[in-house]
Amino acid sequence: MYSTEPPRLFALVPCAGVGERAGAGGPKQYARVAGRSLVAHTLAALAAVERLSGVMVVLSPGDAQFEQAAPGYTGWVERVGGATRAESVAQGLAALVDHGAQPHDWVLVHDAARCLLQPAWVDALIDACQDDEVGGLLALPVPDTLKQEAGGRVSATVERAGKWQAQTPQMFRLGLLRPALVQAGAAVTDEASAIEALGHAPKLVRGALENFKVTYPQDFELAERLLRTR
Ligand SMILES: Nc1ccn([C@@H]2O[C@H](COP(=O)(O)OP(=O)(O)OP(=O)(O)O)[C@@H](O)[C@H]2O)c(=O)n1
Ligand SMILES: C[C@](O)(CO)[C@H](O)COP(=O)(O)O
Repeated sequence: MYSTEPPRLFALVPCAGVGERAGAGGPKQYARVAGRSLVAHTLAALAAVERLSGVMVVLSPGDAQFEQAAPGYTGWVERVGGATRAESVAQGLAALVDHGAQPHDWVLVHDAARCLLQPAWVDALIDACQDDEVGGLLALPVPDTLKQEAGGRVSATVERAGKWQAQTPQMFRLGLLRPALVQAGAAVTDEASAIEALGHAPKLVRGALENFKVTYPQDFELAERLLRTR
């Protein structure tokens, strides 16, 4: 189905969010923790993954902060971000094609806001997925009892067995992910969902608790403490 040329691996970093829940007074990916911006930490981790052939960052069209926030970054930058994460990723994939990426190449999509990424976790994902038909994602089994909420109260206890929290990177072939995202639409919250909607079963690769997404105000302090003690 795919070319016999060895596939390359590209990282795609959606970095076009507004960070509403973080309340940082601007896009959270440019907030500083442990001496540099979130996105600079993220890109440093990806730069240390030797098997990546390239890294592309997707920014909002009007972004004027990235270059200052990520000094020294020499990868691709595309100001093609959309209104949702899925749109930003879809636009980034189109830009990757313009840069010569082929359908059989792998794309590892990683949130700019998951700034605690470690190269070893990316390598583990690549090792687990590079010979797989579908691809997969870092994720963690849910360790706590799960509650369904209604109006600030528990309306049900949800079965947690077999449930995992999706993280990033999420690694799929460009030729599978691109049409999957087109079909899934702008509201899909991760790449795996789009792949699942086509009837595939992405591989779950155990991630790390530390690989959390900075989302709420208190997450910055936790990220700061963890990064400073590495
Ligand atoms: N339109 C969007 C929305 C999100 N992202 C990126 O996707 C990642 C995960 O998104 P999320 O944590 O939801 O970030 P925000 O959309 O910035 O946050 P919020 O939903 O609180 O506004 C982030 O690196 C963010 O910059 C993006 O590239 N384009
Ligand atoms: C892709 C993701 O980080 C996996 O957990 C998550 O789905 C992003 O969700 P958000 O709605 O952009 O916060």
